[in-house]
Amino acid sequence: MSMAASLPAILLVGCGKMGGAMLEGWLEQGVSQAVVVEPHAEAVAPFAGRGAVCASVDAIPAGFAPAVVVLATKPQQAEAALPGCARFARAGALFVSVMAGKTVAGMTGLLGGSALVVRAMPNTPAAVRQGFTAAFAGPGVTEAQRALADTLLSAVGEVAWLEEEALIDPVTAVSGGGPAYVFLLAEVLEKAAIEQGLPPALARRMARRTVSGSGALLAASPLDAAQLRINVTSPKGTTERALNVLMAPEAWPRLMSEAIAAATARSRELAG
Ligand SMILES: NC(=O)C1=CN([C@@H]2O[C@H](COP(=O)(O)OP(=O)(O)OC[C@H]3O[C@@H](n4cnc5c(N)ncnc54)[C@H](O)[C@@H]3O)[C@@H](O)[C@H]2O)C=CC1
Ligand SMILES: O=C(O)[C@@H]1CCC=N1
Repeated sequence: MSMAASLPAILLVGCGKMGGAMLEGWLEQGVSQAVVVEPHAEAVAPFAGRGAVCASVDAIPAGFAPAVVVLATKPQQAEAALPGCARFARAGALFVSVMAGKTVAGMTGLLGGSALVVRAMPNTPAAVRQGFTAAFAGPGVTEAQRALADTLLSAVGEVAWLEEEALIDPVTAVSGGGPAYVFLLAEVLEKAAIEQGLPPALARRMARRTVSGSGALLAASPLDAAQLRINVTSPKGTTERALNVLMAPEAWPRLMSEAIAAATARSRELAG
């Protein structure tokens, strides 16, 4: 039997880049009941005919009783989106928020004061069930509800549980935004390849496959990333010359530290 049977009935509020990525993963798992609230028709176009879509919370069929409500609007849209979901809190649904910067206390307040909330930070590789999510269970969330959230989040990738809510800020910076840094690597590698005379179409293919193939090797190998890097780097060879540039103290090591610190600070700012 597939894991599909164990996925609970889901209400997804906000089906943009992140909500849509998770929904893609859940649909692939054969989730039996998923209702989506999404005001922008364009955002849900890829899901036409694959699940029930409502333009607002008020349009949700009266009989639908979700076990889990996933909150995936922009943090700035939460004040408009959450109060309409309070009735699901009263009916005992568990809330799983993926919004950056929205604290459990803030969300419980917007949901009428007694909602049980798991705060999670996923990433977009969830769309191909290769995501990474770190999650924090707010006060009152039972072991069974935590297991329910774990089932849902595990359906789209790996899950880690945090014992401290504040850790979600650096998690947001590292794994939440991390795919963007990796895609940037593919972009700049492609550009550099073109600069060295490679035809654009070939440069694009090489850059994409080099990044995705390296990711696959990293996923499959028991070796540390550092050892996999050393395995490419012949003494006095070509890679060594490139790494002398990239690994200079003021280059990638410092830039990445600065970038992650900046994103962590922004996550704290969003929490207000
Ligand atoms: N994009 C990413 O890689 C990640 C995003 N997140 C979080 O996920 C959340 C969504 O981000 P994105 O998907 O990137 O943004 P997005 O803008 O693509 O998606 C938000 C969606 O919510 C919809 N929406 C707005 N008001 C609504 C309402 N009242 N009811 C229902 N839906 C409503 C919008 O139409 C939009 O489609 C954010 O809070 C972000 O912090 C978390 C991890 C990674
Ligand atoms: O950029 C953001 O704010 C969200 C959170 C992590 C990824 N995207």
